[in-house]
Amino acid sequence: QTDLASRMKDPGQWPMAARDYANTRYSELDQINPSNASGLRLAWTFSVGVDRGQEAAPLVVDGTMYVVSPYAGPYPNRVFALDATTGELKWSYAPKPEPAAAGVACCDVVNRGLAFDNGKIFLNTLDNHSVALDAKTGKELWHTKLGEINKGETITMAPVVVKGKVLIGNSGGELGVRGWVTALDENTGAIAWRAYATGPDKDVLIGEDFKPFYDNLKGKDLGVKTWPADRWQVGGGTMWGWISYDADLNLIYYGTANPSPWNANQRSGDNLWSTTIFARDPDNGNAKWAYQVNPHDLFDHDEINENVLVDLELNGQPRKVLIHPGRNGYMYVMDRATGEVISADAYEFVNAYKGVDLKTGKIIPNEEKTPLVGKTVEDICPTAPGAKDWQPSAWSPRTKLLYVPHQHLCMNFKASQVGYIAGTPYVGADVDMYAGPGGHRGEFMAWDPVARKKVWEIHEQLPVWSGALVTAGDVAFYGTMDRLFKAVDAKTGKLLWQFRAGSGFIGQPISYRGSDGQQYIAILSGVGGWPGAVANAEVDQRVRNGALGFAGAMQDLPFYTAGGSELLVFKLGGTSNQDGSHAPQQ
Ligand SMILES: O=C(O)c1cc(C(=O)O)c2c(n1)C(=O)C(=O)c1cc(C(=O)O)[nH]c1-2
Ligand SMILES: [Ca+2]
Repeated sequence: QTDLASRMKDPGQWPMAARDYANTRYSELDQINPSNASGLRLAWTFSVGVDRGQEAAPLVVDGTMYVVSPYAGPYPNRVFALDATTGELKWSYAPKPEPAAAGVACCDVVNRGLAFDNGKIFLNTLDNHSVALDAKTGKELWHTKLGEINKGETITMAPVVVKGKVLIGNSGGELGVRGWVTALDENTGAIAWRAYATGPDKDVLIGEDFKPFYDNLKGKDLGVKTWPADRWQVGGGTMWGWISYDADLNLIYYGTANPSPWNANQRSGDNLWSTTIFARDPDNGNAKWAYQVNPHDLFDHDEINENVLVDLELNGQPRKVLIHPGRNGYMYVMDRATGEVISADAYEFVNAYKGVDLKTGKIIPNEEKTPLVGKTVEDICPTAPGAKDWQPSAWSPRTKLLYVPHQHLCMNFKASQVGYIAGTPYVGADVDMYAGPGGHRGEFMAWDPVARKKVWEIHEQLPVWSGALVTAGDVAFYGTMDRLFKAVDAKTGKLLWQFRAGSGFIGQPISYRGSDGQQYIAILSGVGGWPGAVANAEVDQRVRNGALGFAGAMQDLPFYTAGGSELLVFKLGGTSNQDGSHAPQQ
């Protein structure tokens, strides 16, 4: 049992961004419940010193909270260790930056969080370094360079540690970066294996026992032959999302991003293995199975979204499944041992596709919505950021519901021919987005994967771009881009409490137990990321160009992102004094 696994077993801690390997974001703490949640008040706050998109999940390990700032300001990607109960600063660490990285990031200079194992904190920097720190002192133990900024490569995802290996993926699908996932030895930083998404299958590390569940994926060198000559080299399929792990099956799960460029006319074929869910052996990287969600993707439908591992009873049979809320608008329930699609149902308004054929596993395109070069195709739903982007869902084993923050947008899409120049946008599309049917732009919903339907939904005026949290007190938490952090009844969706912050929320809420025995809730506020990039005047023009079309989606709204980034920590009754040692007793 690793250090990390023992911390996962303690309900008072939050030792990885998704809390556990199944990626549930479920806290067993139950002090806060629907009858007392209205009593939540600030316990303490902290500024990471950078007013840009705050997407990081704080970690809480052995009473210490670890947070990381976006890649901007004098100390980009700075790591802070704070007393989780009082907010007192223990140490901070500032990596040596390569400032050019900010210019190539597609979707703001975000970082989704740190990782922990065996007394170490692991940091990914936007400029492609993986760094290990001593969790007690902040001293740097090793660092390894993993990618090239001048090729447009960056890293924004939170690393995940499995069996002593730090797993990391790259970003840059909007710049023609060839996607990979890399495993590093947690003690030395040495590269143990690297699996590319596109290109020769030997590089993809297709194992001896690789069995594509569906016939249409059988064959040799698919990562090459499903592309026009050599285009796989600039073909995207990056991995900037979530990794889950099933210890019994010894498999990790993750999805790859869009093929490059967005203009699908320039890349005939299925473009394997972009937009693909992979199951791999964490020891050597060999693929056990792979399922391409969107063959020959037309709309930038990256499928890096979370794969939540749950055991369900389906038609009287116990099944080990993964639930993947697809960017394409379908909720996939898959057998995680074989890659079989058990069900795939639209959870949003979808007209870009006609459904998923469960016999072949293939999505059915809607010819009427196929983008054309030089001509605008109107009213395509969902949009390029999809029915849901990276913002992670939460699963409650009590309610057996998945709590999903997501978008409700449609778009007009015009494709155009684009040339590849290393380190510059390689997109070839003009996108104009607007509110979906009904006029709202975001939703927070509860989904029942057995009944295959929505149980309740809450409409929000802006896309819901924060992560979700659900607790054993049957309270679900999420934040909105118009600055509200909300607690709702997990069974009914009824609003229990809300807090108006200085900036909006695209961060990930967490819960832990303080040294005073109380349940705490923490989240970073501060809008940026792709949606915020448009509205944030500080953001580089190239980023704005890459942040296609959100200006339309946000038009005429009281949408304001400058300033106000803050780590907010709440508990029942709060703390009248910033020094927790003088906190009033409950
Ligand atoms: O293909 C890629 O490599 C890539 C990377 C990222 C990123 O690293 O933030 C985003 C996207 N794509 C993307 O398509 C997207 O919608 C997106 C939103 C955000 C964000 O932080 O809000 N990042 C990204
Ligand atoms: Ca992308």
